[in-house]
Amino acid sequence: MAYLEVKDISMRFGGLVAVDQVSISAEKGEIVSIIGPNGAGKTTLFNMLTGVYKVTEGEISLNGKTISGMLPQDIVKAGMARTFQNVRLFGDMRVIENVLLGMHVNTSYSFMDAVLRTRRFKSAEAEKHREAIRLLDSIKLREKMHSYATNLPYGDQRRLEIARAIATGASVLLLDEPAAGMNPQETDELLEYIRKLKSDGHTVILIEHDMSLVMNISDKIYVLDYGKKIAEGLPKEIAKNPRVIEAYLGRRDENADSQES
Ligand SMILES: Nc1ncnc2c1ncn2[C@@H]1O[C@H](COP(=O)(O)OP(=O)(O)OP(=O)(O)O)[C@@H](O)[C@H]1O
Repeated sequence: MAYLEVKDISMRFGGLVAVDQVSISAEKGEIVSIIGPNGAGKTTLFNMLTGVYKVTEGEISLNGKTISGMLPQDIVKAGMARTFQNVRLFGDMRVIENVLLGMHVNTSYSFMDAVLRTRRFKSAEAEKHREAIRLLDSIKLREKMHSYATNLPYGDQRRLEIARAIATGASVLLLDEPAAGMNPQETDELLEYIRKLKSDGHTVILIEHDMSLVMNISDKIYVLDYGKKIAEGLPKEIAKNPRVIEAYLGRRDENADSQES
């Protein structure tokens, strides 16, 4: 059984099957991309993985433990955290506070420790602070740790979002279009950063429209179209898969038609 194993999951919205019996898997330390035209079901799949949508058909397991059916916060505790398509930071909090917030998923002291500010509480908080700084150092945000998140350039905000997901202690990171809105230099830096996550042992599941990023970085790619998995394989296999090419080109023709009319 793979580290992350998703088996035959489906999600319906009324008559629409947004995710149709999809199975995917990822080993520890793998970078796995999920691609497909607009409306293919990628975000719905992420919402099922993270417990935002309750899985009623199929099963998801992480490190041998069934996580489908768990609440989102319990899935984070089990080791899977995400970022969103649109940055969702606490803009009026400082950079380091955003990271510390992620860490509080796994606190080692009790409520009474916190109220009484016991030695255990203080030493746990000091260690968290040091760890947050180490994390910010690794994503080149240490110098900006006291800035308000809202004042960061866009590329920094996206990296901070990833840092907050890592801060939860998650081993699996789900990144929803991390390169969206980034300039080429920021995208290159992101690519290096995701590679570093992999070398640190994280499993990364990526939804991304930037094909050069996907083709460069992925160990394995899954392709969805109309909720169904239509292909899986290595980047070079996916790039020449006729069904994949048709799914993309077909959809592009529709767009061209609607623009013409
Ligand atoms: N909450 C919802 N209620 C009803 N239909 C939904 C809901 N969420 C998604 N859908 C529909 O399910 C299908 C899959 O949508 P989803 O957002 O998962 O696709 P996607 O691959 O992430 O698309 P994009 O690349 O545009 O973000 C679409 O037809 C969408 O309209």
